[in-house]
Amino acid sequence: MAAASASSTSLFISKPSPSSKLSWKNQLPLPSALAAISLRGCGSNHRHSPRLVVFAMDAKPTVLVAEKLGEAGINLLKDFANVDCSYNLSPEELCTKISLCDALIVRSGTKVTREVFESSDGRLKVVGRAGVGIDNVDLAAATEHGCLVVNAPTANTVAAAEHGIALLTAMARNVAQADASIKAGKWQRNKYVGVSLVGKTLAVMGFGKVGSEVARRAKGLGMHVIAHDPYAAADRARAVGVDLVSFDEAIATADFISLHMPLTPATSKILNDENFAKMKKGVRIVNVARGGVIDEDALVKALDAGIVAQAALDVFTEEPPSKDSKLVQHENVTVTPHLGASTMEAQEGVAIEIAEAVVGALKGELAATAVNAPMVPAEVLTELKPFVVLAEKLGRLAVQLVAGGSGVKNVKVTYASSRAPDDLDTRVLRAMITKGLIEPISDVFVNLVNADFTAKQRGLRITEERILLDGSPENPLEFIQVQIANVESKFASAISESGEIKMEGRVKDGIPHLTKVGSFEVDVSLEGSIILCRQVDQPGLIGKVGSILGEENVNVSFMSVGRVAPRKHAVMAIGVDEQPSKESLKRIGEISAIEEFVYLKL
Ligand SMILES: NC(=O)C1=CN([C@@H]2O[C@H](COP(=O)(O)OP(=O)(O)OC[C@H]3O[C@@H](n4cnc5c(N)ncnc54)[C@H](O)[C@@H]3O)[C@@H](O)[C@H]2O)C=CC1
Ligand SMILES: O=C(O)C(=O)COP(=O)(O)O
Repeated sequence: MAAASASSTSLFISKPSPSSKLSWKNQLPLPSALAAISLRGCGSNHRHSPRLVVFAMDAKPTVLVAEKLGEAGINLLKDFANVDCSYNLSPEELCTKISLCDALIVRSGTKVTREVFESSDGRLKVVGRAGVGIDNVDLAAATEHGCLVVNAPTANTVAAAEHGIALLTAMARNVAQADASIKAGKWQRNKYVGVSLVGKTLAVMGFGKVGSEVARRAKGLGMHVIAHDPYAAADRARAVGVDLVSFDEAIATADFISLHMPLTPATSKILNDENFAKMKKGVRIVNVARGGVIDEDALVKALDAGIVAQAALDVFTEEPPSKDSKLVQHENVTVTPHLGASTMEAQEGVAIEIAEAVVGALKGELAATAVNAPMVPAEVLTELKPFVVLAEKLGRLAVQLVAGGSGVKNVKVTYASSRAPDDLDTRVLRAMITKGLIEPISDVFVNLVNADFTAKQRGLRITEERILLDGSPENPLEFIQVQIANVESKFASAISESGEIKMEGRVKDGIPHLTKVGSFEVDVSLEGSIILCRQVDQPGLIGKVGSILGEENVNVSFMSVGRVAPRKHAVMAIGVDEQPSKESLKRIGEISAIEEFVYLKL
């Protein structure tokens, strides 16, 4: 045993099915919860990822498609679900319909507000955003309601980049204005003299998927391209011949600025009075990202003052913008009605991408594009599967040992492994422990998506510690330990020397086992339920307990005694397949050598 390090990560949990038939209503089935753990960049392969749990369904789920979606996507959805295509719903109509839907698919035109999640009354399990930007979905509300949000982040990248370039070139050569003029019967060759792009500096703000494609195309037009993106890797930019620069340098040196960052609190109105004042006089601006990244009133002022010579905008703070919007009507502004993603090819791709993601999430497959859940590769999840079960059961057992009235606030989880911490992703395990801890003491609906929020809301603090063991890293984990601090236990023997309730488990031949209770070593497979007894170690006791259970046909699956020394105190762990009656439990408690006992449901 060499090193231990503490960390805490965010995670999510799910509620188990009450029976083998998992209901669509009121809870996200375990596989759907696991679907929240996703594979970044696995593309369509995620359809073939191993399924974690196969479950039966009573009825087809219902998917509400609230905005126009490509035919191919609709057909994919129809193979699996009842599909309700209802476009142009008012917010009230959406709220009414949503309580009958398991999934909702939108584009940028529908606001998926907190009211939508509240109105769904727990039925809505997945929101699919058929595109990139999820600024129209209240992610916090989705997470709080345990609703997975998935998007389609790749299929419209090229379309958006091409539209950015279309706006850039059209703006530089006054294409839209000249077109309108000629259609109005004029022939104004001198009025519409443009500017050249070659040799000019383009600042790409946001060097992500769209931004980098715009940069590559602009290089092809002979432009000098710089980019600002606080999170982008400089070598990725250099590979396309682009220098990453600071925000101020980008806006101060650019002849053209093209916006490609998401709308977030940090980017909201990032182009404002103060920043327009730093720009080169005569700068030209393209926005195919989100209207909200520009302070539109400030842009009008900058246009009027000649700081900004022209702007080409595909997106607006309010969509559609009002008819008399000064910005839209400005003669130096070219506008399109949020057409960035609107090519035949992109819409076909987006529809398939989102339909696969939504169906996959509803089925319980791994979601490739989960927005509000942790990302864990499928192979990692497959490997961790028995430990996932162990983790949840340890949490369930530990919390049931807490005496009434002691609030559970601090839980420490220890993972002992020969793998380096970087090689062991414990987020799912922590999620499952959290699930186990919260479920038996709560009636709130928790799943992988909202567990973190739920734990936080309940003031439950979970810290993680890794113990690095010597040995072969083939097995991902040796043991998991769950300790609950500052509580009293209804089974005093579960309290370790250091004063916490302690449960430790291992996976043996793929089956989770409880291997330590407090300071007592036991070995019982975690398959039915468990009776823990502390007794004075003596001959014949195991037989006595066994025969009480046998009399009412309760099958003992496992029995193990952990003792400090022969004929001293011992803890007996008995695995039972059926729930013993109260009468049998009472009789066990009455055996004179038994000092305390507890029945724990798994
Ligand atoms: N007009 C349209 O129809 C379409 C618009 N979009 C929008 O384009 C934007 C970019 O999309 P993608 O490239 O696919 O997303 P992406 O996530 O691949 O790229 C966004 C980039 O912005 C960067 N970023 C974040 N905060 C930043 C900041 N403060 N300053 C500079 N960069 C920052 C990120 O690091 C990331 O590299 C999104 O807002 C998206 O909604 C995307 C597709 C179509
Ligand atoms: O994907 C995006 O972020 C877009 O802005 C595209 O929006 P749309 O799906 O065309 O309403």
